[in-house]
Amino acid sequence: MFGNEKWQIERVISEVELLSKENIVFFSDEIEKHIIPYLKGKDSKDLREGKAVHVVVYDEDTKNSFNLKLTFQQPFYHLSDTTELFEKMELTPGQRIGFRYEGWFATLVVKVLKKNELCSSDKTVDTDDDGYSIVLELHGDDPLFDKKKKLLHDKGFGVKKQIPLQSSSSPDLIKLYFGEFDTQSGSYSTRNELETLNLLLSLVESLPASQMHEQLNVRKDLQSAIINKIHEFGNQNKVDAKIDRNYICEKEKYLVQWGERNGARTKLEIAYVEGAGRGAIAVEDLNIGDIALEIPVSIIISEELVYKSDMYNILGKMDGISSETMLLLWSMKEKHNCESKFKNYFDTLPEEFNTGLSFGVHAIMALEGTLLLEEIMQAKEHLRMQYDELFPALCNDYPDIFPPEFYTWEQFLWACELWYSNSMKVMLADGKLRTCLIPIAGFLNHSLNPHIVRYGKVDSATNTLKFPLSRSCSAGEECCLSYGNFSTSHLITFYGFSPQGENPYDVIPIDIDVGQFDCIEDCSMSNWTTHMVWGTWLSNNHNIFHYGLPSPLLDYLRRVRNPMQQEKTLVPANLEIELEVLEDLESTFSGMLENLSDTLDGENTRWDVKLAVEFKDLQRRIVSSIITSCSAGRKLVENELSRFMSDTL
Ligand SMILES: C[S@@+](CC[C@H](N)C(=O)[O-])C[C@H]1O[C@@H](n2cnc3c(N)ncnc32)[C@H](O)[C@@H]1O
Repeated sequence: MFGNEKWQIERVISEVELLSKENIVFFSDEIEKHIIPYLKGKDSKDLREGKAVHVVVYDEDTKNSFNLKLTFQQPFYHLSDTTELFEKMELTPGQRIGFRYEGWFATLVVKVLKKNELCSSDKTVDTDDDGYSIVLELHGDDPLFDKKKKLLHDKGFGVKKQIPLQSSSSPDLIKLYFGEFDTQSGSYSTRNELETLNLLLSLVESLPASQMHEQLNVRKDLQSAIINKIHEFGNQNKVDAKIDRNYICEKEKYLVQWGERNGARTKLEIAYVEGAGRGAIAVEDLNIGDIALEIPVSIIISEELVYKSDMYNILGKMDGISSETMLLLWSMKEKHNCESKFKNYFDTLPEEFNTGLSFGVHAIMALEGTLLLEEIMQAKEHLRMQYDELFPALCNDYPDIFPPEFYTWEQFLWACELWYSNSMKVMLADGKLRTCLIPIAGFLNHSLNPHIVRYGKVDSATNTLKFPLSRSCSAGEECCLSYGNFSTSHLITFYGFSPQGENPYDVIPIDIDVGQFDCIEDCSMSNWTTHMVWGTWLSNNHNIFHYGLPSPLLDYLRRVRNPMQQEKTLVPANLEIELEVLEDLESTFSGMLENLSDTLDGENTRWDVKLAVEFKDLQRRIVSSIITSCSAGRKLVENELSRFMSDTL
């Protein structure tokens, strides 16, 4: 029954894998009897710190004992205290535990590798056995397998990493697997954490009932541990929105009533939120899993509407026109149609969207020296080209279908802003992903600490799109979505706002021209390479060789100077290289800071100038933090060097 073959669980159940009842070993009495009591008796600090836990598992059939070592790392990366979860998860050999890092997904497999190393002792702890390993594996079913494989390869990893467990020197698994990414980001995305915890919660809830587990309340305890963690997260990152009750949302109310007549259900009311326009406020306390909003497919604006319209006879015959562009053109005309089914929806849309695409000349000038300037100019140029390809030709050829007064450049830009800032990607019943406008849901604002993260797939049983809560929302609180993992520059360009709080997606890209260094002749590197740097306050390692800066960048610059350098040891030759690298980075970023000069127009209160100034301040803050870290790093290195000198004297 506890045969070791059964320990090798190969079947992939889901992203985060808890073994199901079919993989019976997970629930085996033997594991309950031998591992869990041991783990429960363990000092929680030991587990948290990622030390290996050595247990002996006894097999009643063969009367043999297996030495087993488990290394407790933080599989839900960045969660500060997973011990509680772990104790209740009953880790078993063969169990896979998924963990996420910024959209990455890896699986940690607890595996017994040497079955022949049986020992007859009945002791419960063995610290000397080296026969077991933990295997980290990128799963073959992963839709992004090839991309992740390449990325791993670039970082010097394979898709599978077997890590022998050795007592005191057991390696830090997370660092081994994600070392390159881990170094700088002490910060994390609340959205990703929330999504992972919710995924875990749904998996725990879907575990088949087991009498033994019910008795032990294991499932219940695990559920409440996860829920507590979710609450903790929500509270840590809370940003209170101010709601202006004086603003009467009449049209919005009509839209909600129209939606409800058509089958929509909502636990949200629309109100004016300071700094964010309209927003959706919870009318009652909402808990994790509650559906805040449910929209029937019949009131979703999707490409089907174009196919039914007279425009399709013309647009359908055009080469290379996307369904998104057709829908955009459809919406430009439909908003003027008094008989439109969606009149209530169009009535609630603002006259101006105020995204980066509408920045005026002062705001553009204020962005000088930033990449946002380029992003906005490029996006606008692209739209202008698209417009010129379609108009005035369509209006000239088919004035009845495309009345020229509806298809001016200004109206085209308005529609682009509408679609960029209000559309959502939805998987409809046919399984295809479509860009849609969703009445009522379009009032949900974005947050870096959102309540709703899992949405976008039509429930085929009800033919509705549901917005369930991933963390609770109290009555009267604004209920927010995550629009996605976007940088502030993207949010300004396409949505017209800069989010409150620390956005972990804000990076400064730097292009390095290897040619500027004295690279040795056979240097195999290409001439240009791009790296991303975060604000160094997000990093938790400011020690020598790290400095709060990204390791891939530092390693690259080291390799350019000395392709043979392998070890980061405190020897003068390495320290000299460290100094050079830091000096170069400091001078690169100091140049960048000079270009990000103070914005002249302090008096200007136009929305776009304010946003541009805010963005530039953010850029300056990031660049300054990098310069400060380089300079602090240089001091660290110089101290080491002078210690070396005085030792050798
Ligand atoms: C889908 S709509 C949300 C409803 C919108 N507030 C309204 O009044 O129509 C997206 C727009 O809302 C605003 N918005 C969303 N989240 C925001 C936030 N966190 N801060 C400020 N504005 C936000 C931006 O103008 C964005 O383009």
